[in-house]
Amino acid sequence: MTETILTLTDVVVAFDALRAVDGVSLTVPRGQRRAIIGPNGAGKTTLFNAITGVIPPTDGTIVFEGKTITKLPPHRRAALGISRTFQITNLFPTLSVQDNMVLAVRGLSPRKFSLFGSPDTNDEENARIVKALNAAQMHHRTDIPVKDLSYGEQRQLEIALALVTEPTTLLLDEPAAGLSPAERTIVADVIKSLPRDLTLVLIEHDMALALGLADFVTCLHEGRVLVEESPDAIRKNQKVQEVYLGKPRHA
Ligand SMILES: Nc1ncnc2c1ncn2[C@@H]1O[C@H](COP(=O)(O)OP(=O)(O)OP(=O)(O)O)[C@@H](O)[C@H]1O
Repeated sequence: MTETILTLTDVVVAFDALRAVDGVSLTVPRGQRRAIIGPNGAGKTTLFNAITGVIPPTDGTIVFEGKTITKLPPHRRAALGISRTFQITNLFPTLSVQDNMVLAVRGLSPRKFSLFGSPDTNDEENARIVKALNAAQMHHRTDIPVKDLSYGEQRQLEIALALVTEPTTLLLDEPAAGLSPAERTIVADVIKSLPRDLTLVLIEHDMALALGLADFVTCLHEGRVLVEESPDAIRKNQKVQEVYLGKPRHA
């Protein structure tokens, strides 16, 4: 019944002899909230980079919205409806929240941005900015310079920036990394409140947070899919607990 939006088939990403992603296949239905979890070094970030186009896979295929995107650069994937947040903040610290949004809505890079350029945005751009700031619960902070935002608010702004292109699929790269417990709660609430028709793929080291946000979970271990099941089943899964706790292997 549910249509597939993203399919990975036998994806391999090798760094010389190391297969950081070692034959991963997964299918994400449209509108699903998928968490990708796994212990340190499991291959989560590398898999994420393969999906976003930062690192082309060594082998395998990635299909999005029926199109093979395996070798497409990130901006071509963005044009098809994939947007992402970054683990390392990617904001202009001295500019206001609104000005950061204006740059994002125009798809400008720092080099192209001119302080002397026209600051005017058209109605359609303004509407997208307002919608994205509302979704990220940052609409009350538009005039504040980014450097005066809390770290949690900066993560919220990252989400707003990713939403302004009106993606169908949002990839969240450790959205709560480095946040205080109070900030994590707010960011988790923002993510929970996103439109249900937006497909989410979330990489998160914190299992409790990931399981609270996801409909379905893929656990990676040593570059492979260890298990894929519901958050409830993952919580009880012995194999998942063992890889997280680093249970010593028996000879
Ligand atoms: N550019 C690279 N060159 C060489 N090896 C790499 C590179 N990027 C990642 N690796 C290796 O690939 C493996 C998977 O790393 P990756 O960062 O994808 O794991 P992860 O699950 O995201 O881990 P973490 O939770 O610690 O971020 C690790 O052994 C890592 O050292």
